[in-house]
Amino acid sequence: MDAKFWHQKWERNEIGFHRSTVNPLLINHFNALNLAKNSRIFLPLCGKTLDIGWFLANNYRVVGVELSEMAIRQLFINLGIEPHVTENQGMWHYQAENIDIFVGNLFDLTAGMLDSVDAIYDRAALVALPKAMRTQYSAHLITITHVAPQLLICFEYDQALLEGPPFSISATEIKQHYAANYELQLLESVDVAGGLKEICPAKENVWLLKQHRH
Ligand SMILES: C[S@@+](CC[C@H](N)C(=O)[O-])C[C@H]1O[C@@H](n2cnc3c(N)ncnc32)[C@H](O)[C@@H]1O
Repeated sequence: MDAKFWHQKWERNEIGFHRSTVNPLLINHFNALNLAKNSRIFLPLCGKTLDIGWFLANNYRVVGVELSEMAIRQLFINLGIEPHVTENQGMWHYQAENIDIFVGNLFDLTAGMLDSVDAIYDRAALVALPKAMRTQYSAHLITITHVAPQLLICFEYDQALLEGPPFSISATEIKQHYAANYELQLLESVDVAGGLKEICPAKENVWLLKQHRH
């Protein structure tokens, strides 16, 4: 899944991952992070998700990163916000009140560019990446956010039945990526109605990742 793959998806409007409503799992479980209003939430691989509008409407600040500039233009149109666009270390930085979106590769985003975040919301980010990249992704996320707590939503299904993305992520794999830095709690596991891509029985798992107490 290189950059070209995702740019083509956006250009061809093959964006089955994009939900037409705010994710109910976000609404039901975001409180588990126990964050104060005005907290800054990082959405890696954010696309044009409506969840961003939900965060803003609920008085949180948002920072995202996304490869596709087409997606981010659509995001701001949908939000009805006119962004101020600048260049920052080779990435376009779309900015408005309470929102910063970097257009570029997550792996080029530094802790300095990201600035401080209070939590990570990973919906369809970890699952979007092939196995080798997921190890790199989780390590990079930990580094640039200084182990910010996470709400992580993952699919789990028989990978032999369907090619990713989205990929299946087992509890064992989540532990491999995150157990050294976080306490992991499975908040909910729900059946994907009608199956994943309408063919494959799958679960959608909601994980809470909190820093170990020292
Ligand atoms: C499966 S979609 C999920 C989008 C969004 N989180 C949502 O829930 O609708 C994955 C997104 O990640 C973007 N993407 C993939 N690899 C990326 C990378 N290395 N850096 C930044 N964005 C990336 C793709 O363009 C795509 O929009």
